[in-house]
Amino acid sequence: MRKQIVAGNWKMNNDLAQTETLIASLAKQAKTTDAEVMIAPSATNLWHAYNSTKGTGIEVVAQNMHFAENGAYTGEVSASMLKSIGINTVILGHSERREYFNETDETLAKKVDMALSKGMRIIFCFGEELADRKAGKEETVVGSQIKNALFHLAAADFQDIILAYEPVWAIGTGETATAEQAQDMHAFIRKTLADKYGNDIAEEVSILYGGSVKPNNAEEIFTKPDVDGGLIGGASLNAEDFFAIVNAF
Ligand SMILES: O=C[C@H](O)COP(=O)(O)O
Repeated sequence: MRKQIVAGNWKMNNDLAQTETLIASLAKQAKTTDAEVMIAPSATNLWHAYNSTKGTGIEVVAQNMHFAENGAYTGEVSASMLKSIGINTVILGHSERREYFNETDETLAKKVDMALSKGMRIIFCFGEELADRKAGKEETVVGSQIKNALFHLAAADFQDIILAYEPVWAIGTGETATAEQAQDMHAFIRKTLADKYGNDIAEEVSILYGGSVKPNNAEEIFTKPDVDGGLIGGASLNAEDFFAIVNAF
Protein backbone atom coordinates (compact mmCIF):
# COMPACT_ATOMS: atom_id res chain seq x y z
CA MET A 1 0.00 0.00 0.00
CA ARG A 2 1.71 3.17 -1.12
CA LYS A 3 1.94 6.18 1.16
CA GLN A 4 -0.12 9.32 0.88
CA ILE A 5 2.12 12.33 1.37
CA VAL A 6 1.60 16.08 1.54
CA ALA A 7 4.82 18.06 1.47
CA GLY A 8 5.07 21.83 1.85
CA ASN A 9 7.89 23.40 -0.14
CA TRP A 10 8.47 26.78 1.47
CA LYS A 11 10.95 27.77 -1.27
CA MET A 12 12.93 30.93 -0.38
CA ASN A 13 10.42 32.14 2.20
CA ASN A 14 10.46 32.53 5.99
CA ASP A 15 13.37 33.77 8.10
CA LEU A 16 14.01 32.25 11.52
CA ALA A 17 11.25 34.16 13.33
CA GLN A 18 8.74 33.40 10.58
CA THR A 19 9.80 29.75 10.62
CA GLU A 20 9.18 29.60 14.38
CA THR A 21 5.76 31.22 13.98
CA LEU A 22 4.64 28.97 11.13
CA ILE A 23 5.79 25.79 12.87
CA ALA A 24 3.96 26.85 16.05
CA SER A 25 0.79 27.28 13.95
CA LEU A 26 1.31 23.97 12.17
CA ALA A 27 1.72 22.19 15.51
CA LYS A 28 -1.77 23.36 16.52
CA GLN A 29 -3.46 21.86 13.46
CA ALA A 30 -5.31 18.57 13.70
CA LYS A 31 -4.57 15.86 11.16
CA THR A 32 -7.60 13.77 10.22
CA THR A 33 -5.97 11.63 7.53
CA ASP A 34 -3.17 9.07 7.34
CA ALA A 35 -1.12 11.26 5.01
CA GLU A 36 2.52 11.79 5.89
CA VAL A 37 3.22 15.48 6.39
CA MET A 38 6.49 17.13 5.43
CA ILE A 39 7.76 20.69 5.35
CA ALA A 40 10.81 21.98 3.48
CA PRO A 41 12.12 25.20 5.05
CA SER A 42 15.20 27.04 3.81
CA ALA A 43 18.61 25.48 4.52
CA THR A 44 19.39 28.00 7.27
CA ASN A 45 16.27 27.00 9.22
CA LEU A 46 16.42 23.22 8.86
CA TRP A 47 18.12 22.63 12.20
CA HIS A 48 15.69 24.83 14.07
CA ALA A 49 12.75 23.29 12.24
CA TYR A 50 13.99 19.77 12.92
CA ASN A 51 14.12 20.49 16.64
CA SER A 52 10.89 22.42 16.90
CA THR A 53 8.79 19.83 15.03
CA LYS A 54 9.80 16.94 17.30
CA GLY A 55 6.67 15.18 18.52
CA THR A 56 4.40 16.85 15.94
CA GLY A 57 4.56 14.06 13.35
CA ILE A 58 5.81 16.55 10.76
CA GLU A 59 9.00 15.56 8.91
CA VAL A 60 11.42 18.32 7.99
CA VAL A 61 13.00 17.86 4.57
CA ALA A 62 15.57 19.78 2.52
CA GLN A 63 14.87 21.64 -0.72
CA ASN A 64 18.17 20.73 -2.37
CA MET A 65 21.67 19.34 -1.85
CA HIS A 66 24.90 18.96 -3.81
CA PHE A 67 26.00 15.77 -5.56
CA ALA A 68 29.51 15.71 -4.11
CA GLU A 69 30.49 14.18 -0.79
CA ASN A 70 32.26 17.41 0.25
CA GLY A 71 34.84 19.82 -1.10
CA ALA A 72 35.30 23.14 -2.86
CA TYR A 73 31.68 23.93 -3.73
CA THR A 74 31.15 27.36 -2.17
CA GLY A 75 27.62 27.91 -0.95
CA GLU A 76 26.51 24.32 -1.27
CA VAL A 77 25.13 21.83 1.26
CA SER A 78 25.99 18.13 1.25
CA ALA A 79 23.90 15.06 1.99
CA SER A 80 26.11 14.28 4.99
CA MET A 81 25.50 17.76 6.41
CA LEU A 82 21.76 17.24 6.09
CA LYS A 83 21.94 13.80 7.67
CA SER A 84 24.04 15.16 10.53
CA ILE A 85 21.17 17.46 11.58
CA GLY A 86 18.50 14.79 11.30
CA ILE A 87 17.27 15.49 7.76
CA ASN A 88 16.54 12.23 5.96
CA THR A 89 14.61 13.41 2.90
CA VAL A 90 15.52 15.85 0.15
CA ILE A 91 13.63 17.43 -2.75
CA LEU A 92 15.61 17.11 -5.98
CA GLY A 93 14.95 18.37 -9.49
CA HIS A 94 12.42 21.09 -8.74
CA SER A 95 11.70 23.06 -11.92
CA GLU A 96 13.00 26.24 -10.26
CA ARG A 97 16.35 24.49 -9.69
CA ARG A 98 16.33 23.29 -13.30
CA GLU A 99 15.41 26.73 -14.68
CA TYR A 100 17.39 29.16 -12.49
CA PHE A 101 20.32 26.99 -11.43
CA ASN A 102 20.85 25.02 -14.63
CA GLU A 103 20.26 21.62 -13.07
CA THR A 104 20.18 18.96 -15.74
CA ASP A 105 19.07 15.34 -15.81
CA GLU A 106 22.75 14.39 -15.60
CA THR A 107 23.53 16.44 -12.47
CA LEU A 108 20.28 15.27 -10.94
CA ALA A 109 21.23 11.64 -11.53
CA LYS A 110 24.40 12.32 -9.53
CA LYS A 111 22.42 13.98 -6.74
CA VAL A 112 20.04 11.04 -6.67
CA ASP A 113 22.97 8.63 -6.32
CA MET A 114 24.54 10.63 -3.50
CA ALA A 115 21.27 10.95 -1.57
CA LEU A 116 20.57 7.23 -1.87
CA SER A 117 24.12 6.34 -0.86
CA LYS A 118 23.52 8.27 2.38
CA GLY A 119 20.26 6.47 3.01
CA MET A 120 18.10 9.47 2.24
CA ARG A 121 14.63 9.52 0.73
CA ILE A 122 14.15 11.67 -2.35
CA ILE A 123 11.18 13.65 -3.59
CA PHE A 124 12.12 13.76 -7.27
CA CYS A 125 10.40 16.51 -9.26
CA PHE A 126 9.83 16.85 -12.98
CA GLY A 127 7.24 18.24 -15.33
CA GLU A 128 6.69 19.76 -18.74
CA GLU A 129 6.58 23.41 -19.72
CA LEU A 130 3.56 25.03 -21.34
CA ALA A 131 5.11 24.90 -24.81
CA ASP A 132 5.63 21.15 -24.41
CA ARG A 133 1.99 20.62 -23.51
CA LYS A 134 0.76 22.84 -26.34
CA ALA A 135 2.87 20.75 -28.70
CA GLY A 136 1.46 17.53 -27.25
CA LYS A 137 4.90 16.53 -25.99
CA GLU A 138 4.21 16.36 -22.27
CA GLU A 139 4.59 12.58 -22.01
CA THR A 140 7.79 12.58 -24.07
CA VAL A 141 9.32 15.28 -21.86
CA VAL A 142 8.26 13.72 -18.57
CA GLY A 143 9.27 10.25 -19.74
CA SER A 144 12.78 11.41 -20.57
CA GLN A 145 13.19 13.37 -17.34
CA ILE A 146 12.38 10.21 -15.39
CA LYS A 147 14.48 7.89 -17.54
CA ASN A 148 17.54 10.14 -17.68
CA ALA A 149 17.76 10.78 -13.94
CA LEU A 150 16.38 7.58 -12.44
CA PHE A 151 16.52 4.59 -14.78
CA HIS A 152 20.09 3.69 -13.90
CA LEU A 153 18.78 2.77 -10.42
CA ALA A 154 18.06 -0.72 -9.13
CA ALA A 155 14.45 -1.63 -8.45
CA ALA A 156 15.11 -1.69 -4.69
CA ASP A 157 16.17 1.97 -4.78
CA PHE A 158 12.59 2.96 -5.50
CA GLN A 159 11.69 2.24 -1.89
CA ASP A 160 13.33 5.59 -1.19
CA ILE A 161 11.97 7.53 -4.14
CA ILE A 162 8.84 9.67 -4.12
CA LEU A 163 7.94 11.21 -7.46
CA ALA A 164 6.43 14.68 -7.85
CA TYR A 165 4.83 15.64 -11.14
CA GLU A 166 4.78 19.41 -11.39
CA PRO A 167 3.71 20.90 -14.72
CA VAL A 168 5.77 24.08 -14.88
CA TRP A 169 2.83 26.05 -16.28
CA ALA A 170 0.84 25.36 -13.10
CA ILE A 171 3.48 26.34 -10.53
CA GLY A 172 2.66 29.55 -8.69
CA THR A 173 0.36 30.63 -11.50
CA GLY A 174 -2.98 29.82 -9.96
CA GLU A 175 -3.56 27.62 -12.99
CA THR A 176 -3.93 24.00 -11.91
CA ALA A 177 -3.88 20.95 -14.07
CA THR A 178 -7.37 19.51 -14.06
CA ALA A 179 -7.77 16.43 -11.91
CA GLU A 180 -8.09 14.46 -15.16
CA GLN A 181 -4.86 15.91 -16.58
CA ALA A 182 -3.08 15.02 -13.34
CA GLN A 183 -4.51 11.50 -13.33
CA ASP A 184 -3.62 10.92 -16.99
CA MET A 185 -0.02 11.96 -16.41
CA HIS A 186 0.30 10.04 -13.15
CA ALA A 187 -1.00 6.90 -14.87
CA PHE A 188 1.57 7.44 -17.64
CA ILE A 189 4.33 7.85 -15.03
CA ARG A 190 3.29 4.65 -13.26
CA LYS A 191 3.19 2.77 -16.56
CA THR A 192 6.66 4.11 -17.42
CA LEU A 193 7.92 2.70 -14.11
CA ALA A 194 6.06 -0.58 -14.61
CA ASP A 195 7.52 -1.05 -18.10
CA LYS A 196 11.04 -0.77 -16.69
CA TYR A 197 10.75 -2.23 -13.17
CA GLY A 198 7.52 -4.22 -13.16
CA ASN A 199 4.09 -3.62 -11.67
CA ASP A 200 5.03 -4.41 -8.07
CA ILE A 201 7.54 -1.57 -7.94
CA ALA A 202 5.34 0.84 -9.88
CA GLU A 203 2.39 0.23 -7.57
CA GLU A 204 4.45 1.04 -4.47
CA VAL A 205 5.91 4.39 -5.58
CA SER A 206 4.01 7.44 -4.35
CA ILE A 207 3.43 10.04 -7.06
CA LEU A 208 2.61 13.55 -5.83
CA TYR A 209 1.03 16.32 -7.86
CA GLY A 210 2.33 19.89 -7.53
CA GLY A 211 1.12 23.09 -9.10
CA SER A 212 -1.29 25.53 -7.45
CA VAL A 213 -2.84 22.94 -5.12
CA LYS A 214 -5.14 24.85 -2.75
CA PRO A 215 -7.74 23.89 -0.14
CA ASN A 216 -10.50 24.29 -2.73
CA ASN A 217 -9.04 21.91 -5.33
CA ALA A 218 -7.02 19.40 -3.29
CA GLU A 219 -9.83 16.92 -2.69
CA GLU A 220 -10.73 16.57 -6.36
CA ILE A 221 -7.08 16.01 -7.30
CA PHE A 222 -6.33 13.62 -4.42
CA THR A 223 -9.31 11.38 -5.18
CA LYS A 224 -7.72 10.35 -8.48
CA PRO A 225 -6.38 6.79 -8.23
CA ASP A 226 -2.79 7.50 -9.24
CA VAL A 227 -2.41 10.74 -7.27
CA ASP A 228 -0.88 9.94 -3.88
CA GLY A 229 -0.57 13.44 -2.50
CA GLY A 230 0.81 16.85 -3.24
CA LEU A 231 3.89 19.02 -3.25
CA ILE A 232 2.52 22.34 -2.11
CA GLY A 233 4.17 25.72 -2.61
CA GLY A 234 2.23 28.90 -1.85
CA ALA A 235 -0.52 27.27 0.23
CA SER A 236 2.06 25.62 2.51
CA LEU A 237 2.99 29.04 3.93
CA ASN A 238 -0.32 29.22 5.77
CA ALA A 239 -0.90 26.57 8.46
CA GLU A 240 -4.70 26.41 8.08
CA ASP A 241 -4.53 26.16 4.29
CA PHE A 242 -1.78 23.56 4.43
CA PHE A 243 -3.68 21.35 6.84
CA ALA A 244 -6.89 21.79 4.88
CA ILE A 245 -4.92 20.20 2.01
CA VAL A 246 -3.44 17.48 4.28
CA ASN A 247 -6.98 16.67 5.42
CA ALA A 248 -8.39 16.61 1.88
CA PHE A 249 -7.75 12.88 1.40
O1 LIG B 1 7.06 22.81 -4.88
C1 LIG B 1 5.91 23.22 -5.04
C2 LIG B 1 5.41 23.56 -6.33
O2 LIG B 1 6.36 24.28 -7.07
C3 LIG B 1 4.03 24.15 -6.40
O3 LIG B 1 4.04 25.50 -6.00
P1 LIG B 1 2.62 26.26 -5.92
O4 LIG B 1 1.75 25.42 -5.03
O5 LIG B 1 2.94 27.60 -5.32
O6 LIG B 1 2.10 26.33 -7.31
